[in-house]
Amino acid sequence: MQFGGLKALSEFNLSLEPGELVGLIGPNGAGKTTAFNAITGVYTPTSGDVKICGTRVNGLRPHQISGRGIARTFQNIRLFKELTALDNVKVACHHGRKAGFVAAFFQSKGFLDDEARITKRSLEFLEVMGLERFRDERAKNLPYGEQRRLEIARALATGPKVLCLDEPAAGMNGAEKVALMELIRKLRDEFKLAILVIEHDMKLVMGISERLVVLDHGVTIARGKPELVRKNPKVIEAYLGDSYLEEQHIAIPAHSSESLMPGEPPSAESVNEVQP
Ligand SMILES: Nc1ncnc2c1ncn2[C@@H]1O[C@H](COP(=O)(O)OP(=O)(O)OP(=O)(O)O)[C@@H](O)[C@H]1O
Repeated sequence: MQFGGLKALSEFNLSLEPGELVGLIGPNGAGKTTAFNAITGVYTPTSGDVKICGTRVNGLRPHQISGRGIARTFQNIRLFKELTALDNVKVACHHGRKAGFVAAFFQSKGFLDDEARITKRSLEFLEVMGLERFRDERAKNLPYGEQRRLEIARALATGPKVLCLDEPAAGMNGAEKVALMELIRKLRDEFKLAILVIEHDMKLVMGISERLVVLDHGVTIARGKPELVRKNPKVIEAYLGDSYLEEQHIAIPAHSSESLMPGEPPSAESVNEVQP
């Protein structure tokens, strides 16, 4: 993904399997959100492919990509602020529905049945996210952490195969973060989702991800199991810092080839976990 002279993302090659939870990490400006934007159609990648279940989706509009099964949340919450929590989710359930204006205007039986089904389904999503008590509250009045959860409920309501979460725990306190991460893992199991999560809290992201992909200056510098990635000298230098290792009581490795991708772009075959 190139912006004029800036290559915001290059040599980025990632595939997600169903039911897999992968963390995307890296310093500020590394290209993480750009990756999400390129995957979800906010940006059209200037080269490369985005595929879902083998079908290329680059160039499609965000709602079309969402209709093919990739949902997301945003770093800066983007709810319909004036709508209730329930209506925020209902909008997503309506996504792709072909109810005619006439049926809606005359409140036909078919329309009302459909509406009742969507309301029930939306309430289930609110319940999954622990938000049922806020159903009639306007989104803007929800506490911050609950707004983040509502964004996830809305994304789930589109029926995704892949869920991209951009810093879902940002602004939450420690206990809220832990609870959210547990919930994300539960969602993955319950809805059989592939989840890609951007998160700066290393303890959390390492705790829930099966794999990590580390970006720096738009390039993948490491990938693999969290316990290997966190000892990777490139990752320590670019992102974690020695203080992280000291905090975590991890010996600073002199030479570590584990989990490493030595800087060059991975081949399509090597996108899966690199074993030590
Ligand atoms: N629309 C745009 N036009 C020009 N440059 C952009 C655009 N979007 C992102 N960039 C640049 O691309 C680079 C990567 O930005 P990006 O927001 O993806 O980083 P990030 O890893 O998500 O950072 P953070 O952790 O701070 O959110 C930055 O240099 C940023 O300024």
